[in-house]
Amino acid sequence: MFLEIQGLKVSYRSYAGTITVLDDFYLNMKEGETVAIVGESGSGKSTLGQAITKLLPPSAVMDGKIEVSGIDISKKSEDEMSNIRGTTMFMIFQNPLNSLNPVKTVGFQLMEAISIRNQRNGENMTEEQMKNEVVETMKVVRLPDPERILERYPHELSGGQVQRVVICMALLLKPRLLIADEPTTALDVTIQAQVVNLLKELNQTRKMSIIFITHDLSLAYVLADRIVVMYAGRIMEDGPAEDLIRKPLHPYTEGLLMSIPTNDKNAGPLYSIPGSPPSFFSLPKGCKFSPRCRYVFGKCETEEPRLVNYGSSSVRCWLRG
Ligand SMILES: Nc1ncnc2c1ncn2[C@@H]1O[C@H](COP(=O)(O)OP(=O)(O)OP(=O)(O)O)[C@@H](O)[C@H]1O
Repeated sequence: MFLEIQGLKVSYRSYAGTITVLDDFYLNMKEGETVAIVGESGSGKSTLGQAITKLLPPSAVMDGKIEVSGIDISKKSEDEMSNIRGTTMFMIFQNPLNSLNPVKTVGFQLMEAISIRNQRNGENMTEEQMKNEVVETMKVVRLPDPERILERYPHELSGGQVQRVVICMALLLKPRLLIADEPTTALDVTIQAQVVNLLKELNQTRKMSIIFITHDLSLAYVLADRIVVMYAGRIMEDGPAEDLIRKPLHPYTEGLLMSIPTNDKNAGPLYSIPGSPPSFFSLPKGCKFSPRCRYVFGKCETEEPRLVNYGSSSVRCWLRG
C-alpha cells in the first residue's frame, strides 16, 4: 500500500479541555489513486491532512500509525520531514498563501522548487533549462503572462493566481502524493472547474496520488476514484465514488446527496439534514450522527457502531450490522 493509516486518533488540548477530533481513522491508498475526504466544516478533514504531513500544531496529540511509501512518519525528525514534504508529499493548504513565502517573488520560489527536485533526483539542469520548465509549467496551469507573474510577490496576485502558483509548485516538485485541502473554496465556479480538471489531468498523466479534501460531494465525485465521508471526526462511509453516489450505505451520505440541488423543475423543496453537527466537547454517546438520523433506533443512541466492510465499501452504521 502506498499510504496506510491505522487507528489514527488526534486530540487538541486547550484551556477549555481536550477534544478528540479524529478517532478510529483507517485509510489505505494505492499509488495513483485519488481519494476525496468529504465532510461538513469542523469534521476533522484539515486535521487529517496536517497529521499525514506531520504539520499538526503543538497543542495536538496524535496516536496511531501513518506510513507513506513504507516510511513511518512518526519516526521521522523535523529535518527529515521537511525533505519528505517537498518530495514524497506536498500539501496545498486551504489558504494557498500559507504555502508561499510572502517576502520572496513567485519566480524565486518556483525556481527553488525545481532545484529541490533536481537535487533529489540528481538531475543536472542548467539555470536556463530550469527557467524554461518553470515557464512551461506555468502555462500548464494556465497562468497568463508567466514572465510578469514571476516577478510578482504572492500578495500582488489574485486568489486564483496564487492557487495556480501553488499547484505549479507541486508540479515542479513532482511529489508522489498531493494533499489538496479545499483548494477551490476561494475560487469562483469556472476557475474551480479548471482547477479540478487540472488535478484530474495530473493524476492521470503523472500518476500522482491525490487526497482531495472538500465539503462538496459533487466535486468529490467529479475528481475521485474513492470517497471517504467523515462526520464528527469519524469515517462514516468509504467506498468507490460511483457506488457511494448511486447507492449510499450511510444515512448521512444519503442526507448529503439529497441536499444537492438538481435541475429537475418538478423536484420538491431542497432537503437539508435536520440539526447541526455536534460539538466535540459533548459528542452523543452512541452513533455520533444518531441525533440527526431519520432511521435512528434504540441501539444507535447507546452504542457506537464500528466501521465494517460491506462489499467493496466500509460503513459505520447499525443498519448495516
Ligand atoms: N489548533 C487547534 N486547537 C484546537 N482545536 C482545533 C485546532 N485546529 C482545529 N481544531 C478543532 O478541531 C475540529 C476539526 O477541525 P478541522 O479544521 O480539522 O475540520 P475541517 O473539517 O477541516 O473544517 P473546515 O472545513 O472548517 O476547515 C474543529 O472543531 C476545530 O475547531
